[in-house]
Order: sequence, then C-alpha cells, then structure tokens
Amino acid sequence: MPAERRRGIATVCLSGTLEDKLTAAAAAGFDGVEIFENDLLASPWSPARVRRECAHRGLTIDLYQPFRDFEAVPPAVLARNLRRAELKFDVVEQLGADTILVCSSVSPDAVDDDDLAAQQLRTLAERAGERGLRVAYEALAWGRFVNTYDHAWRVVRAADHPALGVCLDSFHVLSREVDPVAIRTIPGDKVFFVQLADAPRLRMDVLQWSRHHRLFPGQGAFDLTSFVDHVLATGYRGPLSLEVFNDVFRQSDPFAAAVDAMRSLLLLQESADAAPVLEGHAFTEIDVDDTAAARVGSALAGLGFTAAGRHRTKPVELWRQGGARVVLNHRRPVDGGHAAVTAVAVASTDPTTSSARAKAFLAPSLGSSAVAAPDGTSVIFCRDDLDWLADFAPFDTAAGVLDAGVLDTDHVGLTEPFDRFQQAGLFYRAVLGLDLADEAEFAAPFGLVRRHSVADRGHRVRVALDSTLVRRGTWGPDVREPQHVAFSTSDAIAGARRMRDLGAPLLDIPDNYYDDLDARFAPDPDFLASLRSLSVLYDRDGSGEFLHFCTELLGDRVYFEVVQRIGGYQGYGAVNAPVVMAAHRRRRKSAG
Ligand SMILES: O=C(O)c1ccc(O)c(O)c1
Ligand SMILES: [Mg+2]
Repeated sequence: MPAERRRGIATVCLSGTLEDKLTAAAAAGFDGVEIFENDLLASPWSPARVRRECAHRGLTIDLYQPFRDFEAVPPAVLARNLRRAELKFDVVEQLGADTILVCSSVSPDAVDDDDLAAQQLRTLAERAGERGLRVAYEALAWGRFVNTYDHAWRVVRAADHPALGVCLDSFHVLSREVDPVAIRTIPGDKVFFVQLADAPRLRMDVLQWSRHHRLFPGQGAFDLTSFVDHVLATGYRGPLSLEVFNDVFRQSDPFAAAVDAMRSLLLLQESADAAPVLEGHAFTEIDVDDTAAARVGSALAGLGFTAAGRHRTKPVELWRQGGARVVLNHRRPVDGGHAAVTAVAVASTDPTTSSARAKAFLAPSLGSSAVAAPDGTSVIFCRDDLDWLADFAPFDTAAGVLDAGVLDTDHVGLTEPFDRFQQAGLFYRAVLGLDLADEAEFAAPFGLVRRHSVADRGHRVRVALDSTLVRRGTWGPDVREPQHVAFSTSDAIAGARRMRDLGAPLLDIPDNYYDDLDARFAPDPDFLASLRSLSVLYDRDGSGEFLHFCTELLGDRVYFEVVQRIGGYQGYGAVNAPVVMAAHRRRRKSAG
C-alpha cells in the first residue's frame, strides 16, 4: 500500500468537544477528518469557522455525515427530504468539503422499491452535482431494505449519476454474511469513501454491536487487511478513514485515543518488512520498597534463583536462574510492602531497528532503547549478548548456586485498566511485532476478567494482558490488579517439590479443584496425587498439556509463577486463574 495514502478519522471516534477532537486528530498526525453531524450541532463554531480551524491544524474535511432516511419515499416526503438535503449541502459547502454521506434508510416512510430508491438518489445527486458536491451512499447493516454493500452498489449503479457513489464501511460489510470479495467488481471511481472499523465477534443485534462495540483495526476479529485489499483493488484513491463508535473510547483522553487510532492504521498499512526477531525475555524489572524487597528476594531464593550482582550505579539487584532474570529496583521511597512490575526487557536481534519501529508506531520514548507502554510499563530492547550485564558487579556466588530447574522467563502477566485494554494489546502488537496468541474470558472472584495474550511467532516473548470492567472492588480495597512473572521449567512436579524444600512461599490450592480435575480429565491417580499434594494446577487442550503453580502475593500485587508446557500448549491456564485469585485473596485475609 503506498505510504502517501491519506489517513482520516471521524470525529465520532474521539471524546470531547469538536475543538478537542480536531486538536487530538491533528496531533496524532491525521490528514483529514469526517465531521459527524452531532459534533457540529453542539459546536459554537460556524461551519466556515470549522473549516478554518481544520485548515490551521493541517486537516482537510473529507466527509460530512450522516444524512439519514432519504430514499424510496412517497412524493410529499421526497419534497421535504430534498429541502433538508439542500440545507445540508449548504453546510458541506461552508465546511469546504465535497462529499456527504447518505445512509440507507431505516424510515417507516420508505418502501421496498429499488427503482424508486435509485430514481430519488439520482435526483439528489443531480442537486449535489450542480454544486460540485458528491453523495456517498452507505448501506447500514440494519437498513430497512438496503443493508448490504452489494445492494447499495446495485442501487447506485441503477441511478447512474456521476455525483453518486458508494461509501464502503468495513463494519457494515463484515458484520453481514455477504462475501466482501465482490467489492473488487465496483469501479474505483464509484467508491466515494471508505470507512474502517473492526469489532469483536459478538452475537447480538447488529445496531447495538455497531454503536457500542466497534474497535480500531486490529483490535477485533474482522479481517481488515483483506477488506482494504479489496477496496484498493477497485482503484479507490481516497482516504482510509476510521469510524469507530465505542463506549469506552468516547470517554477516553482523545489524545491517547487518536494515537491509538493512528497506530492501528499504521499497523494495517505496514509493509512486509517485519519486526526484528525477538529472542526472548532478557529480564523483568520489579520496583520494590524495603519490606517488599525482603519478601520478593526470599521468594526468588526459594524458587532457586541466585542473587547474582548489584548495579554499579543504581540500587538495583540482579537475580538469575537458567535464562531467567529478575531485576529488583529499590527505588520505591515509601515503605508499605509495595512491589510492581515496571519494565519488560526483550532480547532483540536488532535493538536499533526495534527502537526505530517503536518510534514509527508512536511509542513514547524513554531514552535510546526504551519506550513507554500505555500502562506506564517500560519496554526495553536489548541484545542477547547481554552487554548490559556488565553494569552489574557480580556477587561472590562461590558458596554455591541453587537451582530448581527454572529454564527461562515464559511470560509476563500485566493487568490493564479497562479503558486502556484495547490500546495496550495494540501497542504490544505494533511496537514489538507480536501477534494476538490467545483470548480468554473467565469469571474471577472480583470480576469478569478478559485476557488477551500476545506473543512473537517463536513464542519466546509472551505478555498476558488482563482487564476487568471496574478497576478494583471498592468493598475489598486490598484487592489490587495483580501482575506476575512466569518462569518455564521442564518438570513442574519436581520443581514444586524442590522449591517447597527451599522454602518458596507457594500458594495452596483447595481439594475441590483436584476433585474436579479428576472428574474432567480422569488423570492417572498417582499423577493427580502429586498435583494435589504440591498444589500444582493442570490444564489440557487439543495440542498439549500445561502444569503450573504460583507463589503467594509478594507485596500488594506481584507474584511469581512456574509453568511447564507439554506439546503445543500455547495458553496460560486461564481456566485455573479464578482458583489462583481466590487463593491469593484467602491468604491476604488470613495475613491481614
Ligand atoms: O450508527 C449509525 O447510525 C451510523 C451513522 C453513520 C455511519 O457512517 C455509520 O456507519 C453508522
Ligand atoms: Mg459508516
């Protein structure tokens, strides 16, 4: 896709007043906007002023929308609709735009008559054409008679007027069963406008789905890449414009949302040159205060980690076992048992290119090799040759290095605020070049958790992102959004036994869980007995098995996990997460 393709955004995507929206769209680098009628109606600016304000910000106005319920009506209604249209054409002219969007009718006045619809749209196009304006006809997925793109195209073709074309909105196209491939048969000069939106697969009324749940491209389940491919195959030369109705985005900071929107378009337009290969998690950094430092340190020792060195200039300690590394940063000034994952460092074959890619995807820079994720976590790119280890003065480990079979870091689990969940997923995918690897939804004790896990193709870097609707239960203020670092092992049972011997604070899992495992999987009785006695959790899917166990919470939100993947299991044991969360809560209550 040529890089010079213009990028647009509908004002309806963003929160705030028209002024807020335009400023945010411009700041994120959009070329143009669709002015959504309600935003204009609520604005104190005249259409001519809106035109000037857009021009100042370097934005063109590419579309005015929507104009509703026009076509296939009795003559008296047509006369009223044409008057209404002429007044809106005045607005479009004053805005300096050339195209108005007309959505297929939902009106009870309309009749099921394509010839009449075509004839009346032709009349509308004649009026528009006289003023040098164009009408883009869009099939709403819930339109009364016209509700598929191919039907809208048949009507437009029958109307046969140069000032009438179609608007292709990916939501309306992809939410219906009709195969989008026939888009390719529409001549490019009859495609007047293209709107892009993604959406999760939901079984619900299509109007509600569209008005509340649209997402930016790449955040949902639609194949936007193929859609754009079809659209461009027509020869369409206009902008790719985002039109996303979303309850959460409507309330989000418009500057952040506009950046998220732009990032989604950049990812959609990404050319073939892929992100540098990632070789794994280099280290995970945890900020600790003094109390938490003692707990986290003794937990790491219990898991078989060794304190390997101290940073030469910062209050930072390095712990390692196998290829797994945890860095404890004693930078939290106030004591109170707080610990938090603050940085995820990945080993890249080419950290310079990784950083450049992050910058190209609008990641805020934190210096030469680090960027900030939407939740504030630092993402650091380093080399696998571990040059950075030279910053650490090694401790004397001659006395002996413990080992409990940890091989590497398997994944990092972060909890995202609900209103940044989609943004976070897109960020990790765009910036690190990861793919959505797993999606899960589970009912935990303190809310329904959504989990999106992202991973590189080689599954060497994995991040699991959880989110709940409300940030935390106000009735249980000790319940904080958990974070965890998971380490891989090739023998979870042996590992759990060894770590218990070493004094790791491992979480006890109730008997009910094992009785249910027995019922579901009919495991070998000795194996089940081992799982039960060591509080190791188990899951299985079509491709493999998963054994895992967790520590207690160390501080107010961080815990460690040890996982064993057998066969091709790529999940995260989401089915067991509610049991872990309940066990963490139980421990906290008994501790408190
Ligand atoms: O939800 C709507 O009514 C609506 C309006 C205009 C659009 O372009 C659209 O896709 C949906
Ligand atoms: Mg639309």
